[in-house]
Amino acid sequence: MDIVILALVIAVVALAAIAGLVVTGRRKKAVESREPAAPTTAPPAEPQIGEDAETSVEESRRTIDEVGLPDTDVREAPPVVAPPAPEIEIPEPAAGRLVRLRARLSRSQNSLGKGLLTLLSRERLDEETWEEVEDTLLTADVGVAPTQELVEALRERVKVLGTRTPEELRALLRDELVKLVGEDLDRTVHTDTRGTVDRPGVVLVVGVNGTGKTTTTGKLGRVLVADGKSVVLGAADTFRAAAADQLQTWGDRVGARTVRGPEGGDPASVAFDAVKEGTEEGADVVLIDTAGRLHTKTGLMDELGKVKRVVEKHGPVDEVLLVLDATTGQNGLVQARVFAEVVNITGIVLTKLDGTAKGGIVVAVQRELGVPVKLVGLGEGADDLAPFEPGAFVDALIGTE
Ligand SMILES: Nc1nc2c(ncn2[C@@H]2O[C@H](COP(=O)(O)OP(=O)(O)OP(=O)(O)O)[C@@H](O)[C@H]2O)c(=O)[nH]1
Repeated sequence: MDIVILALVIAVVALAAIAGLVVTGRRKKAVESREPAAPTTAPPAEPQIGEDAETSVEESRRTIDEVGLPDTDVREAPPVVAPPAPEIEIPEPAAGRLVRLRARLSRSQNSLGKGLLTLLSRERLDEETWEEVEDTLLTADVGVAPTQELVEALRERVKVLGTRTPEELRALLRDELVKLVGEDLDRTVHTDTRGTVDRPGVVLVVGVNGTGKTTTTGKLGRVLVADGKSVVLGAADTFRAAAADQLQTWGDRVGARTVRGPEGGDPASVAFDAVKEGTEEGADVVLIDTAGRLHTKTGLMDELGKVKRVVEKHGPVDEVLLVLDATTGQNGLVQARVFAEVVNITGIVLTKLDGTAKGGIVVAVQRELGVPVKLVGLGEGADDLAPFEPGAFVDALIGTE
């Protein structure tokens, strides 16, 4: 019996041993089939534990400092340098300029105010003195009718006043001169169309040769930019070769674009394009500079009428500014009359008031046209164009002490 049990145990052990061998063989085969096929050229056998490495681990080691950077062709990209932006000037605001520029005016003008004050301070105000007052006003280009009105008013008030202190006389003269210049006229340069129509405000600048149209257009552009408006300039003076360049230089200084045409081209077409492009780019104001023309040249005056009519295809022109050179005196009135007939002037710019004692032209030209002086030029500097203010103007004439 014992022998039988022993034989059974041996048989079980033998069976278990055979089964174990079969399983191991199968596993080995499965692993071999998953491994990639051996390369045709066998890699050098990895050193096995106990074999000698080719490089001795004992050899001196390099530190990280001694390892140079790989020598490659990839060079460092140069820093990106933005092209210098064109220098855009920030013009000074126009408000109160006449007060700031008063010295320019009084330098040449105070002969009028001082002369009047001296005359009115005389002990006896006889006929001869009043005639001198009249002459002083006429010499300053105030014009005949306004001069007579002013003398009348002064005579009346001086009589009522009786004894006169210099302060009283100054106040009285100031009062009457401001009245004469006109305190209540609308002197706004109308350029604001936003909220009413979907196009820029359009300003046409006209006048005879050399009065300062291009300069005024450039200076006005600066005033508008200073007020935060976007401006497009139209160089419709295609007659004078350098005029478009001159205008563009003004524009470039404040970042305003200039629309130009071919030299000698049709000014009406340039003016039309300027308004068209200004509208397309959503500009606030388009300022159109026109060629200087003698009011006596009918053909040129007709051409100016055409410029305005063509621009009006876009809508009404908001402002037509006549530029008059104050030093030309009474001749300016004749010009004003003819221009007004052709293009319906809405405002006057009196330039070169820094160079003449004939400030009375302000009164005369307003009377002549029934149109207010809106701007005055007081020098060749970029910001020497001032909104006209009657009070500041008269103060400059008569001085403040
Ligand atoms: N002193 C002084 N000079 C001025 C004033 N306004 C303009 N000028 C000068 O007058 C000259 C003529 O000015 P422009 O603007 O070229 O005149 P314009 O009317 O465009 O000339 P044309 O296109 O030939 O008709 C320039 O030398 C200006 O600097 C001013 O208010 N005071």
